[in-house]
Amino acid sequence: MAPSATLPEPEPEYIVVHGGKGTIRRAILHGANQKPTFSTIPQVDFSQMSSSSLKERKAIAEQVGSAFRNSGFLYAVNHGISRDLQDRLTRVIQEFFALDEEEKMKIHVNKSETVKGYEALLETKLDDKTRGDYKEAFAKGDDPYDEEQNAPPGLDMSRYPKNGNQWPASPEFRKVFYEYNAAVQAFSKKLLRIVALALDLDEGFFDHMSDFPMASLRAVHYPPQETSADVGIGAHADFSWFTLVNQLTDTPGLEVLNHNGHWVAAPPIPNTLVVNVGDFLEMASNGVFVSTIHRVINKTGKERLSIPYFFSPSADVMIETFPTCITEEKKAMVPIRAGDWQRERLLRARYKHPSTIAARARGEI
Ligand SMILES: O=C(O)CCC(=O)C(=O)O
Ligand SMILES: [Fe+2]
Repeated sequence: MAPSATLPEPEPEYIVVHGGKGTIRRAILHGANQKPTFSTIPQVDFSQMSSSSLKERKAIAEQVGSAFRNSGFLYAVNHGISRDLQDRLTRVIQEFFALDEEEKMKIHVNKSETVKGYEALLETKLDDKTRGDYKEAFAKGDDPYDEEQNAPPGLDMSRYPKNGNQWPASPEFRKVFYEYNAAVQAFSKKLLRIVALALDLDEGFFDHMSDFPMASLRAVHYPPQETSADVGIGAHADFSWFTLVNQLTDTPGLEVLNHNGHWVAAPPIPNTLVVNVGDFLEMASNGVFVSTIHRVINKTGKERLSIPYFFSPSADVMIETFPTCITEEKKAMVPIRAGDWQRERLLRARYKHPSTIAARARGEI
């Protein structure tokens, strides 16, 4: 026997992800072992998403359904958000991250019960093997105490903490952030109608579920990595119906995990939004739509800026399996209250936040 035959087999390689769905081990497959899976992210044109023709809306739904079943990701082309607004947004975000750390820390997320405001470099850690996520961020939530929010009349304000959103001093920043928030929210509500068609549901199925959505808009700055072991944001899946990521600079870094355990690049394409399925859609569709694992690694030596918008149901909505996704083999899930599930996930990802420590002491998480 040749000596090499007695050498131990190389260990199989796995990608291990600690997401909210528990620990996922994905084997990295090569050669003939590979399964059919995606290697690119498709582009879908949304210019006719509000067309008066059901046929045209259904044609878009078909492409969305195919992308959401296959990779859970797509690029939205012709989303209708103006170039001018995106440019102004990029400028105010660049100005914000250029402020002194001391100034940014005045609105640190630890001062907000809902974890909104500024989060510094390495504060979150989505991948245990890393020293933390090499990014800084500013997040706003849907907060009825902000007058720009236009909270629906009759909303029970007492259920929302008063120390939610926090804003930097620049009035321009807040104005532009809200203007963009309104634009992505409007697109998201229309996209939900397309998603309903893609799942063979009534087109208005989701309408009442997003009266006051638990959405969060988060500007993120990924400086060039310091070491090859760093990640911008560790591998994870999103807790949302879906997420719209606007890659504001031409710096690549977003990667999506396919079924063979290979990372597929989702580089910036000017004037598009990356749309990805989140856990609420995956759960309620019984896995028909996939909430795919992704990460950001900035190996370019350049600054990277992006702004994900996480669009979720209203807090009181009960998440149940969509009627069109229940089969003999795949039964209906036990319903969960969207707000409880989302809050638990948010806090678990921030082990040092005072709200996490308090929730743990109460035995809630
Ligand atoms: O920055 C990006 O491109 C994506 C960020 C992301 O996946 C997240 O914040 O959940
Ligand atoms: Fe994400």
